[in-house]
Amino acid sequence: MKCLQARFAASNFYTNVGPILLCVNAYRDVGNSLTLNSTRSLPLSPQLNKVVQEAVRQQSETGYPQAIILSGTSGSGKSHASMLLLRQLFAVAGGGPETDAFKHLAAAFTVLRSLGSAKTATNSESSRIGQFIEVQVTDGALYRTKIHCYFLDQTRVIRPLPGEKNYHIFYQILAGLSSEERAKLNLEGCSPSTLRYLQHGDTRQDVTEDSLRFQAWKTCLGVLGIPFLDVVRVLAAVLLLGNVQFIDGNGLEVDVKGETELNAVAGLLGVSGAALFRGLTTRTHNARGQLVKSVCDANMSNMTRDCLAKALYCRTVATIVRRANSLKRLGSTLGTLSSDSNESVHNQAEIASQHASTIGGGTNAGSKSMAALNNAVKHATDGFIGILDMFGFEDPKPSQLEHLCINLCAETMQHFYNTHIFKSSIESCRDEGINCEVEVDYVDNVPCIDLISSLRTGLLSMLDVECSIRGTAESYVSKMKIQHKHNSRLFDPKSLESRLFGIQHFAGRVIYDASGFLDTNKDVVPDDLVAVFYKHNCNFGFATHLFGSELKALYSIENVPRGISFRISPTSHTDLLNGDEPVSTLTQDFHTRLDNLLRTLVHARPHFVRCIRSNSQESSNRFERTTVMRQIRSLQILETVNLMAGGFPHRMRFKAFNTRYRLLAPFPRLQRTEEKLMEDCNLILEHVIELMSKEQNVHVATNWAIGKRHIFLSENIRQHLEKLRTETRQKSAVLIQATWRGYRFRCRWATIRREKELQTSTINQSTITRATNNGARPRPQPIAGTPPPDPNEKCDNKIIQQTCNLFGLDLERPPPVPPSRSYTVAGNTKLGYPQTRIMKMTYPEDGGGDGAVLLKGEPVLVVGASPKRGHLIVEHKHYTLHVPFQYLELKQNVNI
Ligand SMILES: Nc1ncnc2c1ncn2[C@@H]1O[C@H](COP(=O)(O)OP(=O)(O)OP(=O)(O)O)[C@@H](O)[C@H]1O
Repeated sequence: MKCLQARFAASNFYTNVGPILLCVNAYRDVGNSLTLNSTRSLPLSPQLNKVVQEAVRQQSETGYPQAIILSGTSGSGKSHASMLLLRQLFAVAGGGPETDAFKHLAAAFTVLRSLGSAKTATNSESSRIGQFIEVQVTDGALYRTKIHCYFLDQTRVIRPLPGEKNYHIFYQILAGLSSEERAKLNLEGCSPSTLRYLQHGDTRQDVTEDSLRFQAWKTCLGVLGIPFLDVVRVLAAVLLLGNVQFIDGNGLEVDVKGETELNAVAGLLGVSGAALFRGLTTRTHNARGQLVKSVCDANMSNMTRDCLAKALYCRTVATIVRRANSLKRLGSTLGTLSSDSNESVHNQAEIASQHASTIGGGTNAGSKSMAALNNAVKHATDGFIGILDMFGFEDPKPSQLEHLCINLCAETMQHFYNTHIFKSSIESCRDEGINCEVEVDYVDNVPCIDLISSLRTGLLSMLDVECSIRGTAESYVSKMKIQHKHNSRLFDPKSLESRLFGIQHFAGRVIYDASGFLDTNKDVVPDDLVAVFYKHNCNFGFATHLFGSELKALYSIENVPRGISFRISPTSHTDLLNGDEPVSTLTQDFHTRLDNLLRTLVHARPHFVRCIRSNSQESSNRFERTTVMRQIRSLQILETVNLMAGGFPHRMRFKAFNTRYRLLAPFPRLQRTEEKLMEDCNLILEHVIELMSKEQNVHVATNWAIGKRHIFLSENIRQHLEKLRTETRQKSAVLIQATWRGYRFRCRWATIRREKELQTSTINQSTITRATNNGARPRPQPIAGTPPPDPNEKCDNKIIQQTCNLFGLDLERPPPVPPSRSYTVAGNTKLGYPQTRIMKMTYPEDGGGDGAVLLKGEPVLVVGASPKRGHLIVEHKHYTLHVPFQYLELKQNVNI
């Protein structure tokens, strides 16, 4: 804590605990819109840069997927850091911010940020959408990107909690549309305060900012190729639905307050007012095969209205995400922006997924199908670098079902960290008989995860049961209290309100109000309402598209509507259980998706970034000790420091250790055989320690231990090993380059002399040019230091292997190398052969013995592509040469 505070005062907001990075949010630029574009002007810290460099390095060295996992409470700066990391990832592997891929991704984030952020009690820019950004990198270059979104906060689209500004997009629409556009959408006269969904007022300054953000949002929709008007019509309908209210009338039917708005909503959604009214206020029931229609009361109709608003909102978000993921990148050589199907890895996994309350935890799935599933996930995610920015721990009052899911997600991420950092290192030390001086006493949060999500008795499973028997919030809470009466993680808030219960989470105690749990969990919309959007009744294609798979399932049989319900949120399946209930609930879906995410993560090498908010008021540069202390405790930072300082947090197989560090030992003393691996490891370490003791006079003898299968390293020795390795490699590289360049230069000496002679003939010309250039000398040519490729080499074996892995091809029979093209492409034009080109450099550089030499600056005739990769055929003075294309420059209007 003292260390963090001192660093904070010195404007050092990033601190490393071994390989784990702590970021303290200093709120230096509150109001930052947290989009990928907005980070372009921000400086990137060297520490964040190192995380990216390390992930890219490990990915390219091992081919193993990497995951940068951001965690911390709400408002700690996860989304901010994730955008900076992503920008840096593009700079390292993706060609930088001027590429099409970056622009598309930046547009997607601008659109999603507007749709998915809201002001909560703890964060004015809280992300209500969890994100896992998957960037596939092949050979150190970005190949494709994909955003996986986790959206579960539908309830608050229509019902903000006290102190919340609802989803920012609604404000932006109202502030950004011109009055003409508003009139067209029937939003004229609406202001945030007149719309029920936007009760929590804003200030004038917000309005200006909202309007600017709206323009950015609109432009970015265009970049993604999403029709602006389609989306805005749906969102305007959601807004207007907020002013529609059903009240019990005198007759059979309910009365409507805000009929004009209801008709406007119908108009925007392309259906008739009467059809929408009927869809919202009538229900079809199936009474033993007999279809009966009934009129809903006001309460039920209002609930259906809310369901419609939620369904429209989250289905629009899902459509935009799908669209952003299926964009092709035009005119770029780097590949496509996830050009394949919309089915994500997570969806593939969903098919067979079962609940697993903890990582690798017991599921009862057949081990064979599990292995197949894990393999499928592994292959599909090979080689990615992922950035995970999920929901942070929250404690709003009152806390609802969505917050229980959000906190389950935070618990799961905490458990992932515990398992990876503490549990696995302590257990492997024990298994391999290593005695560690430091006891790391971390808090395991498995009991809390089990309480919420264990298969039969977990709170979520009990909620599903309660939903299926049509129970009540009171009966649910009383059953859970009986079932878990000895569980110290569940506590009774001792309130008169029987629908409250409390959970002791890793980051604090939260009291939940179960009043809306059952309805939120069922998450259903009746078929009477869905049928309204069938293409024969609805002339707005986008609205029909939002309910596309439900309508297809509904109209595959006659008798529509027939008293069934569908899920409000888009799911990967529209199947129905018992003929009329969706097969899953909101929490089941979320839990399954979380499990699948974990399965992806356990195959990846994690890099942890732990975010900490510096104060609870979002004030700039204020370090609040109690707020920071609470987070240090819950994130178990002290335990991490202990482990890094005195334990063995790193372990490596003997072979891997040898391969990586054998360059540090005296070469002749290494045995270099499989049987003597352990001896070699010892030798390397002893030699390194000897070096270190000589250099720095430090005692590091206890910093490593040899186990049965692994070598265990402290953080201290790992850092030293890495430092020495980098230094040795650098020195060796310089030596190799110097020797090679010397040799090449000596070989080229004869040619250089001839070049000089050629230059003498144009010496007068150059003197004139130099004079007009104010004496500036021409730039010296770089020395070509790379040896020419082996003439027999057709295609690099590594490339063949990677291509086969990527596309699942048979390595025994790799695809044929594509034939050379009969043309070249310059700008956007195809140029056929023969072509005239100018020699950029002399070829061959060493003079070529007795054969032909093409001198720098000479025009030559290129007659076609050479069968030798990367070469062109040049005919020059009766000679035919195969010249690497980089020696030749394309010039138009040159005569030989
Ligand atoms: N390093 C930073 N420097 C300056 N401002 C920051 C930094 N990190 C975050 N902020 C600001 O703090 C606010 C909260 O950050 P952010 O939304 O990233 O938190 P979060 O952890 O993602 O929260 P949630 O889980 O609620 O989405 C933002 O307005 C952001 O601009």
